Amino acid sequence: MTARIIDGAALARTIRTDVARRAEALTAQGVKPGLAVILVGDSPASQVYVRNKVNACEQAGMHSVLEKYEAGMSEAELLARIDALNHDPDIHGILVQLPLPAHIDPHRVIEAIAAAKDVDGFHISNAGLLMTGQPLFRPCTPYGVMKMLEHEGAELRGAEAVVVGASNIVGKPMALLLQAAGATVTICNSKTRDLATHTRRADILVVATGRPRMITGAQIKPSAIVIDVGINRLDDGKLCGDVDFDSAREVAGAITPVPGGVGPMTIAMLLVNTIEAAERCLAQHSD
Ligand SMILES: Nc1nc(=O)c2c([nH]1)NC[C@@H]1CN(c3ccc(C(=O)N[C@@H](CCC(=O)O)C(=O)O)cc3)C=[N+]21
Repeated sequence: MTARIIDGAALARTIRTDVARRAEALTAQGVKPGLAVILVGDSPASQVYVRNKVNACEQAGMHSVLEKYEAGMSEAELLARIDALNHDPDIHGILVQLPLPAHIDPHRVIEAIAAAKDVDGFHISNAGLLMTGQPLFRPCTPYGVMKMLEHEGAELRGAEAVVVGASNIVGKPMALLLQAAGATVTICNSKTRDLATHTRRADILVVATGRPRMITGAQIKPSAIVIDVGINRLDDGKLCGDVDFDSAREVAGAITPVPGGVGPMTIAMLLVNTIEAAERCLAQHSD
C-alpha cells in the first residue's frame, strides 16, 4: 500500500483564507493585525523565509514590517529595536528570525520580546504556560502539525506518538501538544540507542532532526502517520526532509511531503498567532 500524501500547502491555504476573514473583521473594528519580522545577517535561506512570511501577511490583509540588519549589529541594538516594537501599538506580533549571529545570545533576545507579542511561542513564559496546560501562543511548527493531524482525523487519545528531535522550537513543544491530546509520547534524539525500536512502535511519528533522509521505511510502523519537519537543501539545490520519502511512503499510512508539507503550515500558524494577538489586544481595549 502506498501512503496518502498529507497536503500541507492546501490546508495552509484554507487556514490563510480564514485568517484573511478574521483580519478583515479586526480591521473593521479599528485594529489591523500587524507582524514585525527582524532578520539579522543575510543567510540566503533566511531571506527567502522572512520574505514568505511578510508576503503571507500582505495577502491576508495584515500589516507587516520587515527589519533587516547587518550581521554585525550588536546585541544591545537588537534589544533596543525589540523594546521599540514592544511599545508599538500597530504591532501585535514580533518574530526574530533564528538562528542569530554567534555574538548575540538568542535566549536574551527571545526573553526581551513582550510575551503577549511572542507569536513564535518561544518566550520562557509561553513555554511555561504551554507546559502547564494554559497555552497562550503555541509554537507555529508543532501547532501546524497538530492541525494536520486533526485534518487527517488521527485518533491521538491512547496513540503511541514518537518525536525524534528535542529542540525548544519543535521537538519539546510538539511532545507537549501530543501529550495534551492524550497520546503516549516518547521523545528521542539522534543519540537514542536502537532508535528503530522506538520509531517502529509509533502510530504517529514526527521527525525533526535536521538530518537529511535519516528515517527510512524500515523504521516505520505499517500504516503510521509520518510527519516530516525537516527542510534540507541538497547539493543539487533540491529540498528533502529528514524522512526518506520514497521508502517511507511504501510503509506509512499517511505522510507529509517536503516541500509542501509542514513548511507552509508553519507560516499559516504564524498568521493565526498574530491574529490571536490582535484579537486579544482588541478585547483588552474594549473592556
Ligand atoms: N523565529 C523563527 N521562527 C520560525 O518559524 C523560523 C525561524 N525563526 N527560523 C527558520 C525556521 C524555518 N522556517 C520555515 C518556515 C516555512 C518554510 C516553508 O514554507 N517551506 C516551503 C519551501 C520553501 C523553500 O522553497 O525553501 C515548504 O516546505 O514547502 C520553511 C521554513 C521557519 N523558521
